[in-house]
Amino acid sequence: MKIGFLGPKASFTYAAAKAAFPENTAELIAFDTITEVIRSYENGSVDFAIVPVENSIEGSVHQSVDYLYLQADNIRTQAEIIQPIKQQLMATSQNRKIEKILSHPQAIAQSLKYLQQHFPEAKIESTDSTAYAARYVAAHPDKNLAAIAPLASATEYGLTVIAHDIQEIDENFTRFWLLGQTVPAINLPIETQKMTLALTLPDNLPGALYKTLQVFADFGINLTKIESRPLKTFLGEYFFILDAQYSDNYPYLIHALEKMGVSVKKLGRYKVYKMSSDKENKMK
Ligand SMILES: O=C(O)C(=O)C[C@]1(C(=O)O)C=C[C@@H](O)C=C1
Repeated sequence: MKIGFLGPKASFTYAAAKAAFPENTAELIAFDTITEVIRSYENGSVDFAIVPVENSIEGSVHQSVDYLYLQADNIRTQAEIIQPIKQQLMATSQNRKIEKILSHPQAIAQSLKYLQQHFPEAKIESTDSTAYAARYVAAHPDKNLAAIAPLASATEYGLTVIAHDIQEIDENFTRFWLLGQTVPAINLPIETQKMTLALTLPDNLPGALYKTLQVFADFGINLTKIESRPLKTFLGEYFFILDAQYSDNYPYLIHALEKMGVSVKKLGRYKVYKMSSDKENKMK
């Protein structure tokens, strides 16, 4: 079984993939960008793909969500994995002068307060993943660089952590979706069961959003998230992503929405699993 993930090894996505598929029979295949991870699944070169979708500090990972709604066809999320996220600042040695800090934009945003306070002069550069940043820093010991990445990246690429847990608040979590055709057996605690829909509302229907949400209320379905994203057509045109608690009324809900002229894309019905933190893992 092949699983595509946002690489390289020791990224947060790698940790989520490992937690879902710890067996040696699972072959984890690294891709450079989130789009490439999803495409690898679309073109059949992997059986499952795992991508980050939302962080509790920084919000949605737009590259994942936009691709799944606007470009992908018929891709379903089969499981969600929630990972506690701790960001570490790492360099080739403890007392290194730091002129530039590299990381994934989500990790930079989660750590921005720390960076502004402690490294106001440093240049900040985005990379495609945290682990890529760590690997790059390790490969350029002659430059005054640091990376923001998971603890596992420091070990993997031989870097020294110079500041621990620099994310804005301690309670920091990222949701990852596992895309696939079948529901895999995952040996992690289950938190809840959810469903995600992406909706485009009919034009010229006054109160369209209100009426759409009324349908959820009528079926007693509890929404857990609603977000609008640009349709990338014209200014002011949006689609909505809605997460809700799973309900057996799901087919009736979709039918009622479609009857109103709402275009519905099903992104998945899935169990939500929770990983334990690095610290909890070490104590086991
Ligand atoms: O760069 C990584 O390590 C990733 O797996 C990506 C990603 C993200 O896109 O949100 C995953 C978790 C963290 O929130 C930061 C970065």
